Amino acid sequence: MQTSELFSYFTIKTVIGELPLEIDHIHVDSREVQENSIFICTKGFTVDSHEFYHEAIDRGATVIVSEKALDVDESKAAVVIVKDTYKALAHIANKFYDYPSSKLNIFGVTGTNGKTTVTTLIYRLLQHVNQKAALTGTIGFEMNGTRMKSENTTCDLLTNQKLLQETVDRDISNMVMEVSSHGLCQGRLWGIDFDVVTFTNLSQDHLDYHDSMEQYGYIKGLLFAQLGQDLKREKYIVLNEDDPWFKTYSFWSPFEVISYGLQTDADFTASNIQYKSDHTTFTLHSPEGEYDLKAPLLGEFNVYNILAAMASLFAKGIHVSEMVEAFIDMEPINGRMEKLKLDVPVDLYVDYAHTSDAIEKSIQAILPFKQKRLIFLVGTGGDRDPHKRPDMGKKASAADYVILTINDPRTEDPNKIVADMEKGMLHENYVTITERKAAIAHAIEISEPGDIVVFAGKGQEDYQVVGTKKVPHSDFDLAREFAEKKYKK
Ligand SMILES: CC(=O)N[C@H]1[C@@H](OP(=O)(O)OP(=O)(O)OC[C@H]2O[C@@H](n3ccc(=O)[nH]c3=O)[C@H](O)[C@@H]2O)O[C@H](CO)[C@@H](O)[C@@H]1O[C@H](C)C(=O)N[C@@H](C)C(=O)N[C@H](CCC(=O)O)C(=O)O
Ligand SMILES: Nc1ncnc2c1ncn2[C@@H]1O[C@H](COP(=O)(O)OP(=O)(O)OP(=O)(O)O)[C@@H](O)[C@H]1O
Repeated sequence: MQTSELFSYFTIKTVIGELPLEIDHIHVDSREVQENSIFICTKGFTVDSHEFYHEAIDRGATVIVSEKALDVDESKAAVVIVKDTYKALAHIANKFYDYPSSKLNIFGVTGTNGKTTVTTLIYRLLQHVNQKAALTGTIGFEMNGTRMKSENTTCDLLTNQKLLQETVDRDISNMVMEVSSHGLCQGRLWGIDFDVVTFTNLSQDHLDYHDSMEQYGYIKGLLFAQLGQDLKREKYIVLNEDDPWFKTYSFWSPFEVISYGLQTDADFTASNIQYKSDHTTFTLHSPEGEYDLKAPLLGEFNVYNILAAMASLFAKGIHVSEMVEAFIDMEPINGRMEKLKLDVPVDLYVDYAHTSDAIEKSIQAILPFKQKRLIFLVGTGGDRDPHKRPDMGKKASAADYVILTINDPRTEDPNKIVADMEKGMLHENYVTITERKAAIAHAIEISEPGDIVVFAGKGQEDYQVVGTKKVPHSDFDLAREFAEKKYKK
């Protein structure tokens, strides 16, 4: 691509030195710069990468995009000064990759809880109807069955554009994206032309980052506003009609709303719900009629997730009957109320609940088939939103016995983290154990045949962040190891 074309959008800019005719790469991280690239300096929360332009040039950057004049040898690199390098990044990246999102069906899913589940369901349902799809989110990036890890739920702007282009290059027509409030707030989705955007729910989380629940809700709503105003396009909004934000979000975009819910007469709803220990059945009511549905997902919250996923695909013309079939052989969602396949006299589940609402929903999912005790192990992360911790303890109190522990201690004092959760406990039947492995061992040790144990907070993750380092850790492996030791002597 002609380098000058990449800058054609900007009316106000200063070019110092001579732009190379062509460039081969774009980078925002000086440590990754390759030969003949543009390096775009941005101000992050931790560093301002205007400090790293020398390193970028040493590695082969031939153009530096900056918000200020830099001391650069013109024979090595040109400098383009713009008012806002992050906006420049959005335009340059979209143009460089030739606006990949306009060539794809893009599904975006946002909300406090349920994003991974709903995006995974959309992805799997698309595959069931033989449509190629890619998926990005907390569990990484998945395409044609290959998975790569990612640092964030919603990747940075440049990575998103690269992933979209790769999706186009591989002749995949659908991209399903988990959209976090941080991603929206930091413009990581700028330039992405969504086709269907879906909202799960909003409850307390991330108040260390957002000033208030109201601000958090408005930030989430940016996704709906991001659908644009071009009414020649077919775009849809899928909303949870039972959530208090339903009306607000409905009004934020001129595109049609497809609703789902259990408490109102939504477009997609369910009745006669039966909750079992490894599946759920219900009668689905949809614009295409009624169907009996059986899915290997547990709890009412997953009925919401199933309705959300089906409504999102219905928006794109996929028939409800085809989707209903797909649930019959579906695998559970990894680490989301996933029952361990283990021949022991206790039922063990690994879940990813790490907000108070998710903890409440996770416990509610177990109650319909609980015969003896529910032992609930729950943790929260260090250096993140301490405001939510007492309410997490409060909601966990609905279990018979609670083990308060830590998901990722990071750099915070472990005793402080569990003490914050302990403040909310409503009964005395609990213990605090800061080391997660010891907490898991304790849960198994005190369990008795017929009990149910839920390990909440880490889901499928295979590490813990201790200090600033990732150390190997798996709730699945530890629960299995301790349970086999105790029950298979
Ligand atoms: C607070 C926050 O959101 N931080 C995000 C932010 O980091 P940052 O601003 O600190 O980045 P920085 O280190 O200052 O770097 C600024 C720029 O300098 C560049 N750099 C840096 C060092 C260097 O030597 N050379 C260089 O060029 C970097 O590549 C970057 O372009 O930009 C990074 C790149 O996009 C993100 O990875 C990072 O997410 C951090 C890891 C994070 O933990 N974020 C959480 C809060 C988050 O975003 N979570 C949501 C999910 C929430 C949920 O629903 O659970 C998510 O979408 O992941
Ligand atoms: N619709 C829902 N309503 C409330 N809680 C839910 C819902 N769906 C899932 N959960 C709970 O939240 C946990 C995380 O689910 P999931 O990973 O799908 O959400 P998420 O929004 O992707 O979370 P994150 O962004 O932190 O990855 C689940 O393990 C479950 O306990």
